[in-house]
Amino acid sequence: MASNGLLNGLKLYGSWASPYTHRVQLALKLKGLEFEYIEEDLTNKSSSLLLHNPIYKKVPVLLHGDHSIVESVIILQYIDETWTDNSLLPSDPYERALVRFWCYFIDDKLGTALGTVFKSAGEEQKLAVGEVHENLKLVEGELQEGVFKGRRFFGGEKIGLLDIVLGCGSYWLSVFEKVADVKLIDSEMFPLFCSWLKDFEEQPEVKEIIPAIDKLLEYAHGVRQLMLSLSSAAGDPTTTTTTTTTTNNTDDDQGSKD
Ligand SMILES: N[C@@H](CCC(=O)N[C@@H](CS)C(=O)NCC(=O)O)C(=O)O
Repeated sequence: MASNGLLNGLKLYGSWASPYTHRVQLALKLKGLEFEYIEEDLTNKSSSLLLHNPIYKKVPVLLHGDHSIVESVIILQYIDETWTDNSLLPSDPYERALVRFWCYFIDDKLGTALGTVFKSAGEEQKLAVGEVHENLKLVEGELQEGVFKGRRFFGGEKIGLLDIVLGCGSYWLSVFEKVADVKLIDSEMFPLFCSWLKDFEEQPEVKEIIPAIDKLLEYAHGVRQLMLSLSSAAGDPTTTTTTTTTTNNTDDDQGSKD
């Protein structure tokens, strides 16, 4: 996307590996909106980020003229309501409600369980893997039986808001599988979800936004090692016992990649 914020007065504060940032980048791209992108160092947040998102202090933040808008799903809705061409939300109020419900579910349930898989080991991780499966089963059920049944995307023939929210994050499933040495997705378990994800990832606008998997793997590997060593230093017995195993597994993965 062009780095010229003049046209729409749009600036986006983001982080290159952040799926929440990718959501906003994708929505802006699908709407054909130009914006200025500002990469944040999340280990040393800028005073501008803290000024514009003083409560959560997170990316993404969208600036539109004098307004700062925070929280990715709220930003997506703001974009859709402000630039109404290529609508991301369905026109039917009930379908809009369903889209909003599943967006909430993705962050509240699926994202939370996935986060636990990433930062834990042993029994806690096993339980979190089970939760990810349960949540993916619900998404699969929705594709099989729900109002979205038979559609190419949740948005119909084109990517909609729910596709953006679920899709910008689902590529982490395969990254976490490698880094945390777990099995999260399987085309036999979740055939409709897997074919939806493949189609989503093949869209040219999506390809331009998702970083290279190798880069994500390297980044996620480093973050996981740091998280495990911090919890082991804090004396978490579950993580301490299993850190060695996990480290060995991921070292093996690294070895096989070389
Ligand atoms: N619910 C937020 C989540 C945003 C979020 O977690 N952003 C992360 C990057 S992926 C962040 O800024 N982390 C910095 C921190 O937690 O200090 C949204 O949807 O925008």
